[in-house]
Amino acid sequence: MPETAPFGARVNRMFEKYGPLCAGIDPHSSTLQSWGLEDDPEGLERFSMAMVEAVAGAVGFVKPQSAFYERFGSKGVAVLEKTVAAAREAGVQVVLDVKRGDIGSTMQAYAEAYLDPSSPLAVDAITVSPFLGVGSLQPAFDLALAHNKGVFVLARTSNPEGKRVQLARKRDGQTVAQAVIDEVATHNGDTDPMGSFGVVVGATIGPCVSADDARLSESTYGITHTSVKHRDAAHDLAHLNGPILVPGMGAQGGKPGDLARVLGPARDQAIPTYSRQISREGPSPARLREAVTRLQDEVRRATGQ
Ligand SMILES: O=c1ccn([C@@H]2O[C@H](COP(=O)(O)O)[C@@H](O)[C@H]2O)c(=O)[nH]1
Repeated sequence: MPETAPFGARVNRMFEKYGPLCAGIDPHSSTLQSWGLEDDPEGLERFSMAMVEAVAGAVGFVKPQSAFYERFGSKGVAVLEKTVAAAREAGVQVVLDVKRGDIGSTMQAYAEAYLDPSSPLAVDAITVSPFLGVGSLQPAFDLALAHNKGVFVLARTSNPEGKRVQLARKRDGQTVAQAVIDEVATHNGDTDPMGSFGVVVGATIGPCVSADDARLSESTYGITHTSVKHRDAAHDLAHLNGPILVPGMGAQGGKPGDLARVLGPARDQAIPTYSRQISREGPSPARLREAVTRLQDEVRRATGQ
């Protein structure tokens, strides 16, 4: 069903209605096993439906990880389609973590697969990789704009290996991550309440603040950014005017308190996402619900939502 409001406006509505928490749906084989399920398409479906049922009404966002479905081929993708449909039916925004990126002509086909409302795998937003250049993602930006969808571009990922490429500096001294953030920001302009184009910034990285923001966050939040390590990692999200998907929470070590440290004043645009920390509470629906309610509370306080 076509969306009538832009994705950025829906994000804002979800922030107001539920808070910023995103529940990741990652059917690892070990998780299925710990839930007493077989590592097969049937186990995948039971896990996914139970997750959607447990979190609907408590979170505004879910983030299925496509890889865990793709490993079962067409049967797994069929389960992903059902999972997406169930979550959207329940009024939850679906951010598909699929990290696509290719030359423009192929990117057009990826965009049609996930952002065209007539596609069986249409979601609310997708993650994309800018390694072929942010400009190569233009077909996704165009289709998202046409159909009120969203796009999250990887900027500073939560894994330790990302730093080498993302913090590499261009000739003008700007980091690759900052260049990605700046280019995405141009697509949002001054859209109110925020644009539909976001970035991915892991909770596990160093502070994400410019010198000005650092001064602001020092005076506002009492955070200091004095070490060389932190200065090296500094980048600026103040002008993004779009949502920030923040993985790396929970199982990878990120904590609600890291949101202000990593995002500075842009923390109120954060969508903190937890996958294993939530699913490890299953299969008990009550424990899953209790976990998302508690995490929602924690990240609400940490982001000021
Ligand atoms: O920088 C990134 C980008 C994406 N991810 C994805 O998020 C989840 C994290 O799962 P946890 O169990 O909460 O660690 C997973 O699907 C990753 O592919 C990320 O971790 N970091």
